Order: sequence, then C-alpha cells, then structure tokens
Amino acid sequence: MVRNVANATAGGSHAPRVGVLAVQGDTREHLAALERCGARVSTVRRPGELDEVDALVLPGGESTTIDRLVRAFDLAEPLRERLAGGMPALGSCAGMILLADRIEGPAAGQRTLGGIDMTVRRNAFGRQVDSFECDLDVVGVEGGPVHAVFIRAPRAVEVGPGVEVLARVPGATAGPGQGDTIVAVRQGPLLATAFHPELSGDDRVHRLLVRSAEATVASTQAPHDGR
Ligand SMILES: NC(=O)CC[C@H](N)C(=O)O
Repeated sequence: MVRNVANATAGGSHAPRVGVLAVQGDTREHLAALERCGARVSTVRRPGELDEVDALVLPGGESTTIDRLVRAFDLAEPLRERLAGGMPALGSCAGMILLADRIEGPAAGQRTLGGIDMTVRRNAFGRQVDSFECDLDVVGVEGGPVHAVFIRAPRAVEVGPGVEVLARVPGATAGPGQGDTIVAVRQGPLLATAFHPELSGDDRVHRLLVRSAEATVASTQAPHDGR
C-alpha cells in the first residue's frame, strides 16, 4: 500500500515530485523507496507526465526495449531535454545504460538518452557472475556499505573528467579476468548505479536523488512562497 507522505519533508516545504519511467522494467519498488524518502511519486509514460516531475528514476529492465519504447512514446527528445536541462535523475542498471553518452558496441540501432560522459559495457560481468550481490562503499552514502544486487549488470569502462566515481566492485568479486570495475557514478544531478538499489530495502541511494530534487525545487522557488 502506497502512503502519501507529501508533507513529510523538513520545514513544511513542498515535497518534490519524483517520477519513475514506466515503459518497461521494475517500477513498483522504486516508487515505494521514493515515498519512504518523502517524495511525491508518479509514473512517467508520456511527455505530459514528464513535465510534472522534478526528478526521475530510470529503472532496470532491458535497455534496448526501453530505448525502443521511449522513442515510440515520443519521450526520447523530451527526456533528453530535461536531462540536459539539469533535472536530477537516477538510472539503475538498464537506466545507467540509458544515461550513458556512449555504449561499447551498441546493439543495432540502440541509442541512449545520454547525460553522463561515460562509456558503458552491457552485461559486463560475464556468465560466471551473471547475477551477484555484494556490499559496496558508495561515496556520499553514509552509515556503512550498501548491499548491492547486480542482475546482468553493465559497468562503466571509461568515464570523462567531469564524472565522479562513487563505487567500484573489487576485481576479486567481479570475476576472473576483471579488474576493479566502476559500478556507480555521478555527474552533476545525474546518478547511475549498475546495481538495483530498489531491491535491497535500503533507501539511501534513493535518498541522494530525493535530496538533489529538494535542492532543485528549493532553488527555483520564490523566496517567500514556501508557506
Ligand atoms: N537488470 C538490468 O537492468 C539488466 C540490463 C540489461 N542487461 C541491458 O543491457 O539492458
């Protein structure tokens, strides 16, 4: 049951509205995590719904399918514009791929929305560790490591100078032949994780997004309209 906690943020200011892109992939767990962080939430399938949100989660799923569907729903250009315009966003797994400026050896015709200056490799952990879990220290997340669930996850193989690396999986965990691998990054208001933060019952990664959305909303509100 989804609870309305719209007034739960400190100072009684309006809680930000955070959308979850809902064309394919897992949305329910993200919506619940965002609500627990004090956001108002909604699903986004159309450009008009995108206009309503202050921030957006791009969930995991299948990045080629999500790419096809956002284009079919006329969402690709509006999404690119919002991302380029500074809307805070969190991309998880397939969502991380969508936020990447480049894919290594993309599937035929596959495009991304872009926003983060990095190259990602899809299904980067090979068969041995197709899916795995581990505890990771994530820069900016306080209170100990995050339990990270990886499902046919990508990794960043190259990041530009403006990209902050938030987490790496040690080579020993990532599997034979792998060095330390970049699995969480931030560039300005855009966050991406190769793992699924919505599946661990730990809302601290979502909280980073909601904080960023609160800051964006606060900076665009007139000084005296917060009552
Ligand atoms: N869990 C996921 O989101 C998997 C991502 C998927 N392997 C892709 O390339 O799109």
